[in-house]
Amino acid sequence: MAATTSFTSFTIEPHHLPSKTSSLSLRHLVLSRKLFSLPSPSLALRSQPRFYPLLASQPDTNPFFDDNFDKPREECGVFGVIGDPDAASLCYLGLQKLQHRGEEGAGIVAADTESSKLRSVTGMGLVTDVFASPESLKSLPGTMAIGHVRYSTSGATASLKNVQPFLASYRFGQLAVAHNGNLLNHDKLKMELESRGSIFNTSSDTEVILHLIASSTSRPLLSRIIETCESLEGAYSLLFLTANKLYAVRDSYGFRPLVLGCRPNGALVFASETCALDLVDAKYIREINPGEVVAVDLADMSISSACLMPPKPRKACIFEHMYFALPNSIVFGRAVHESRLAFGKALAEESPVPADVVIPVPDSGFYAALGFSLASGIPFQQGLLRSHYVGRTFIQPEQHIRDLSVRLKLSPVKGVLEGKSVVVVDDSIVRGTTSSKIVRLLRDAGAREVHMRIASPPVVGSCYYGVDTPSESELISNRMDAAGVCRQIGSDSLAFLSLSKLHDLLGDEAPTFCDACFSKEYPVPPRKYEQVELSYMEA
Ligand SMILES: O=P(O)(O)OC[C@H]1O[C@H](OP(=O)(O)OP(=O)(O)O)[C@H](O)[C@@H]1O
Ligand SMILES: NC(=O)CC[C@H](N)C(=O)O
Ligand code: SF4
Ligand SMILES: [Mg+2]
Repeated sequence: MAATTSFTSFTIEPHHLPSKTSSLSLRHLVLSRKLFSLPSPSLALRSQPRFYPLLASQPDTNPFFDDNFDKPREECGVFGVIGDPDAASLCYLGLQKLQHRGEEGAGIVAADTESSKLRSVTGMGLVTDVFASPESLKSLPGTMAIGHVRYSTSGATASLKNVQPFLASYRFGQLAVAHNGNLLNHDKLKMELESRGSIFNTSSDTEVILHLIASSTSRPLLSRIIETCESLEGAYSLLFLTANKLYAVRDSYGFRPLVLGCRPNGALVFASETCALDLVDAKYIREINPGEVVAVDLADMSISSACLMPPKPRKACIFEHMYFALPNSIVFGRAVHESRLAFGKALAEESPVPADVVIPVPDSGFYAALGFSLASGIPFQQGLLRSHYVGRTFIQPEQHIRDLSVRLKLSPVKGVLEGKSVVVVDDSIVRGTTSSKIVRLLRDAGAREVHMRIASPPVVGSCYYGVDTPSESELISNRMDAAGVCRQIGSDSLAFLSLSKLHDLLGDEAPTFCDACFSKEYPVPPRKYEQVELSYMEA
């Protein structure tokens, strides 16, 4: 397909403008040359919304996991392609590259332009498990697709119903959504929607988005998406798919990443991280800006861009740079490996220790350890081997499974460690599971001294924006200071990167990052469960 997309000047075609707008105005629509010559959208009275059950019922794989057992968990990854005959296969590859962002479930929805039908394959587990049969990808024809890898933050973990993308049918056709983030006001929105007749099929926060869009009286879909997103609180990087368009949205704080790339054939690709663009030969174009809504029309590959109101100060998740993202990704305009190298160097300057060798805790501690070694002059060696058949421990739902995973995952290299004073560098301590096991492993392998260095400040606050740090009582640094953590994990010394040093490293950009899990300064205050007063609720 020929590339008709221009990235320097976006156009908004007349059909992208709201024909009937109840709560939206032209201020939402930006970057259009034609904008000022178009007639103002007329204001329409808000009619009584109609509600429809949205999701086809899917059986839960494990009936034991009732939604009442819900616990908030962690991250997710999204990937989308428009304008490529291999859309679903590219999605499959892109999702595999984003697998580190979610291991609980995965799915793809593809739009078959011939039949104007959206089709879905979702399943529990890793991307390769869900799409193990070659038939599964064959069942997803079309030139557009969106995909998702999940760690739950809201809704049951082991529930197939909660695996995204969600695909809904409503009065304007089919609509699919994939969400990375966490909605703080979804309980309230859900209660309001239910009181007006909505029937929810999942326990996921993401489902409210579909119901809000379905009940909106705005036209066209772009306006319904904008109206809906403006009523959401919290973190969301979203991809929407219809039979002829793909939409990408990022919340106004820009908590979670979302980038745009272009393949040599002109196909556009959206992904949580640039590493997934690289894999499918898509050239990185730019981030979706915080508060931006991008719409791509398959018919001519034209792009429109709008912005959510009111604008907010950017609060990008700094933890993406420490742990979540792959080091070869560019996230929030910064190379992740460079950030980690800088954190490690700063840590060596702040908390030096004489030692024989610096070793990383693989995988995510690698670049910070390299930085520590470069700044300290202490040789860098691989003292721990990682088994790649074991997933990320931080994202395993149960504590006892996390414990076993650490031992299975990391094996010491005795020759590097025996009789040595060792500096072990990791990116973070959350619950303390990994560090205490590692200290024991290293001592058992003959290390004379074990000095733990952590390339992030102590994690003291829960995250409400899409990451699994559910209760403060589970965070070891919330219960004790560094000396206490050091005693608990059994190391000879322990030091964290200080928050002030982190701010120094981020420079002028420091206020544009969320660091609430280190500072407890929450950009959007966490809500307690709200009792919603609804005048039209039945007595
Ligand atoms: O204090 P804890 O609760 O143990 O959590 C912190 C650990 O978890 C993460 O590693 P993980 O094994 O999840 O992934 P990685 O292999 O990408 O480093 C992180 O890098 C720390 O090593
Ligand atoms: N970690 C995430 O981004 C999860 C997305 C969504 N809140 C869910 O629980 O499925
Ligand atoms: S609280 Fe921490 S993990 Fe959550 S968005 Fe902020 S920086 Fe990221
Ligand atoms: Mg780790």
